Amino acid sequence: MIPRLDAAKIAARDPETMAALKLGVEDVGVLIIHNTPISRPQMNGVLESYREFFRLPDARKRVVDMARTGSNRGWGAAGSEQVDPAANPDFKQVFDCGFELDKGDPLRAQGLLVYGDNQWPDLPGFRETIQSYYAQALTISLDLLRAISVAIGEDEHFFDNAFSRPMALLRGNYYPPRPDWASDRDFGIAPHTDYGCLTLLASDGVAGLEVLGADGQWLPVDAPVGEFVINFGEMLEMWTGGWVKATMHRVIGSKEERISVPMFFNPNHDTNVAPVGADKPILAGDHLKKRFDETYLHLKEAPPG
Ligand SMILES: O=C(O)CCC(=O)C(=O)O
Ligand SMILES: [Fe+2]
Repeated sequence: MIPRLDAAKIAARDPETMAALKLGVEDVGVLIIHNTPISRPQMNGVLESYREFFRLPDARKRVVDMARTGSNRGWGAAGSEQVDPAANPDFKQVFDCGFELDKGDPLRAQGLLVYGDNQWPDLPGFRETIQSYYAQALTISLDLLRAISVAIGEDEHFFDNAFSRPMALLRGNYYPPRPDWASDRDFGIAPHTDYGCLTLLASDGVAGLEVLGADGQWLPVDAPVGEFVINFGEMLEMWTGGWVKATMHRVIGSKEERISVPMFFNPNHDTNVAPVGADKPILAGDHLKKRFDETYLHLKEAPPG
């Protein structure tokens, strides 16, 4: 059973809800939250903005193609990402945007790609809608991480310092209807775990997401517009010494097109996400860069020879 939790009750630290949260984090690896500050009409607006973008002719999307930059922000065409080396590149398209450092931020001087410039399409209202959602999704994600911290017996503010300049990435995924040519190695998004701490995932309500259960079975996870699926990422698994497991998930794709909107809640670049007491630090920025380099075709190293 996937716990479905009321965000207002989480915020109030309602004991029953906190127990269900703990179960969702430790045993199930996935949960659903509803009654967040993001209303259903707002979410519909966000979904519609992405829909409009993905409907643009490829020539207009190419203007913001991430493959033209060394970064990972903007449009990712179908086939631009391969999350599972055993599968073919995913047939989804994406649009990614991320955290913008203040003009005077000394981190800027380092030219880190994880804080690269956002690229915005020439589409009235798109940037405003997406950026305002980005800010709200950050707040909801941090609130949830604080509650998780409490639920697993840590201090509420254990993670706070790590999110002052988060490498948080907001993505719109567009899954066209599953193509006729698709084989069993072709996916909307192939099996993978997300790279960061947690993912706040919205969708247009079309089914498609599946999560791998402890029993080895793929379990469909559906949430209507206005509710969010939460799964956990590799950095949280490392940071908690394996207490929280990163959730394996995939989308095979169906006859219906589908849009989903994950907020990948990644910490500051310089965060040490190694377990407490580990002899070597693991920098969040290094882990993220490694995973991007492994999965984005335009960032992959050319094969030797
Ligand atoms: O579309 C979904 O429901 C999942 C998307 C996903 O797993 C991802 O973008 O990492
Ligand atoms: Fe994912």
